[in-house]
Amino acid sequence: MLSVNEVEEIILNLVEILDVEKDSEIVSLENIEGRVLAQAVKGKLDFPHWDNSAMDGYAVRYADVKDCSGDNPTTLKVVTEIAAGDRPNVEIKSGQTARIFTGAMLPVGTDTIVIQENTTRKGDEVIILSAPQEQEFVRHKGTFYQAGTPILKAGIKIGAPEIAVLATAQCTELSVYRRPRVAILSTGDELVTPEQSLQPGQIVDSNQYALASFVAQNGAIPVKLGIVPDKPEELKKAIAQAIDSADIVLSTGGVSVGDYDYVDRILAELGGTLHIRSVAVKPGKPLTVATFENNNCLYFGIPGNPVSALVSCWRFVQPPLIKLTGQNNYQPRFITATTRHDLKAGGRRETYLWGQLHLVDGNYEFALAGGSHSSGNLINLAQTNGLAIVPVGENFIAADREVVVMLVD
Ligand SMILES: Nc1nc2c(c(=O)[nH]1)N[C@H]1C(S)=C(S)[C@@H](COP(=O)(O)OP(=O)(O)OC[C@H]3O[C@@H](n4cnc5c(N)ncnc54)[C@H](O)[C@@H]3O)O[C@H]1N2
Ligand code: MOO
Repeated sequence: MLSVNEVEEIILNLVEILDVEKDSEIVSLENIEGRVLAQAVKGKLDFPHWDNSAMDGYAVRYADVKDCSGDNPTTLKVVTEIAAGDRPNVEIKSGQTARIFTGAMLPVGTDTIVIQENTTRKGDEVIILSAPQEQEFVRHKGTFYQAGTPILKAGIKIGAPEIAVLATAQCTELSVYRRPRVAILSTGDELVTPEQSLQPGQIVDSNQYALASFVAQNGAIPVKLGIVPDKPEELKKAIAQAIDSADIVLSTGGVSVGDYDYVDRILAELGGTLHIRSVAVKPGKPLTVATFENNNCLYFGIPGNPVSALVSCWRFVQPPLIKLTGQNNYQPRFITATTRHDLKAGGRRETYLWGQLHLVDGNYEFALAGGSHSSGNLINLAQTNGLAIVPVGENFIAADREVVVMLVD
């Protein structure tokens, strides 16, 4: 059986880097949240756009105030007042100053700001009580970036700080990668939707909903194809349709060795190349990954057990999915934490145990979710933000020892 790392590498190599021309579209600044830039963005103007004050105070000529102190104050005449948004129209001469506010343009003649806390105002005069540094509290034109320089790289996901940068640079139309379409189907005669009344023996299809949420959270478009019964012809039709309509297909169930586990056989009949059939991992051992000669679809046959399904998605689907959104950073993230509880494993498969990471005095601690760690027990998967990993060959990590934890968003 292939190891987790071997499988991860095989899958990532199956995803081609996106083509900027073919795989991009233009969106407005209003609609760019969560999208991935296809092209680097350059600033059109210097930023700041002009020299401005970083503080409320007085704009002065440094030479006028450089020697002043509490014992040797300097008095300047306040000849104008400049608020943010004003365009100053006087030149400040020696012995003069301008009252100025944060963000306002510096008037000609001045080079330094004295904050108002270091002054005393008397009518149209101000007494400077201590010498500032030369050019103190001046934000010079173009110091943050100059016109023409790249301000955001291609391949980054856009969130609040990037939107602030784009808005400031007045970039209102942007080239982003198209969002991959991910078809999701649940296989199994036993499945019913959450709305249907449950008959003895039936199981509620939770995977469809969990996987759709997982896909959307990762910046792709979930296409829910519903429940497909374990009838080879119906399944084949549904899988063929899914492959034709999506960049990635996620089906759950039917990939183990049971009499009704048809997925692998159908994929082969549809001309698929099966790159992976199972992984030495727990949960999530049965995993099928296939590609097709005639289209670019990547197929994941994921185990039906609800915990196995989500853990398989976090570990094996998330990196290629993020890569397919065009992001540069698609590798999973691991940290080392101290486990608060004993961690037990079988030793033959790399074992993922779910729980929560807590930051305590600057160190991460991993708290194992309480209750059964069965791949059918969804309940204690809620609020998981980390998966502790017990490597192959180990079957116990004692409380208070270090453990590698994969971060789950
Ligand atoms: N003899 C063996 N039996 C099993 C093996 C094995 O190696 N030898 N592997 C086990 C492991 S590990 C897993 S994981 C499961 C995976 O099986 P399948 O992917 O074929 O899934 P199903 O048999 O269809 O279902 C398993 C379980 O999950 C429930 N399920 C299925 N789909 C959903 C859904 N959409 N929402 C909620 N729950 C779902 C299903 O009802 C079953 O209870 O196989 C083991 N067996
Ligand atoms: O691999 Mo299965 O997911 O252990 O139950």
